[in-house]
Amino acid sequence: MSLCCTFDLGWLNSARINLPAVNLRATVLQSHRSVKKEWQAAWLLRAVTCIDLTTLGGDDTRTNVARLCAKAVHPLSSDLLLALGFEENDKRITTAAVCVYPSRVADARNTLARMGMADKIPVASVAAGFPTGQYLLKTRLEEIQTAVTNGATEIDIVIDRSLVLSHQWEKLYQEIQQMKEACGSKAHMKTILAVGELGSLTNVYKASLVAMMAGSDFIKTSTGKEAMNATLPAGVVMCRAIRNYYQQVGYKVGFKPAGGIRTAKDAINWLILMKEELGTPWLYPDLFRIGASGLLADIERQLYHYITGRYAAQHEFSLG
Ligand SMILES: O=C[C@H](O)COP(=O)(O)O
Repeated sequence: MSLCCTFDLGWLNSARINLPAVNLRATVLQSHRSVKKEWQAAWLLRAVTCIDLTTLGGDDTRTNVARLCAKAVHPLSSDLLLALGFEENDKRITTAAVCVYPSRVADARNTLARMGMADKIPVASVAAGFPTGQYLLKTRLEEIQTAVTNGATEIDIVIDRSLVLSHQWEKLYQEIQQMKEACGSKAHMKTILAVGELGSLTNVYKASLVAMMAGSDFIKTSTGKEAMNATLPAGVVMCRAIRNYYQQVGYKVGFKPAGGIRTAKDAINWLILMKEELGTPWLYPDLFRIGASGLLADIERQLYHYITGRYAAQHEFSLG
């Protein structure tokens, strides 16, 4: 599964971030590239299959988690699928996973099992004191273990940002390593850096490296709860760290932007970032996810426009 390596402070300290170059790269990605017509439809379908369809509300219930799961199994309407040349119930077009709080894992797992999709769509659970990480390590580790016991096969942990801000890199490494152990051998671990709270892009780069050294299967930008969530400059920096790690260690770590991703154009920007910075292997769900609670509706609208030539109103699509 994942490959951890020993903590290497020298590697971290050699990190240099050229801020104007990173910002320019992010601007160029957003402004000079676009895909149209059937290419756009194909990219949007790819985006759908990479979504971790998420609900992380204080008012989550068994019922809305069940609705989320139904949407993950059938992310696009039958009409759209048929018009796009798929069969009405094509099982290839599902989201990559559903993502919920630990207390809702069993609900998600049971719903997917009832739909015969438990083996196809994994349940991801946020854990380790999501969203702040400001809990005792003991309780953070127990929470991970409980989520795994309840059926989560993907665990989205948060890091303790104070360790980054005070440059306690080795302690951060040790904590993430223990969280990886708590996930056990079967659950993948995605490490949420909460980039908007790390103070600088240099810290984002270093935290990315530490998370990978400690055995993370994915690194993820944000919880969706910070004042600033997924941004392309942070994405550029994290992708460069993934590339650097792959060049040094020979292991591919996945990437998950999350938080505030709402539009089809956003989704395409992130896919283009993957293709240009990391290459084709990072265009598939085993190495790329988009964490989003409200992206599908706009993707459906764009696909509807591609098929019919007109835009539907937002309310014409169900939970997105
Ligand atoms: O992990 C996923 C994020 O919490 C989703 O954030 P969002 O609700 O802004 O899409």
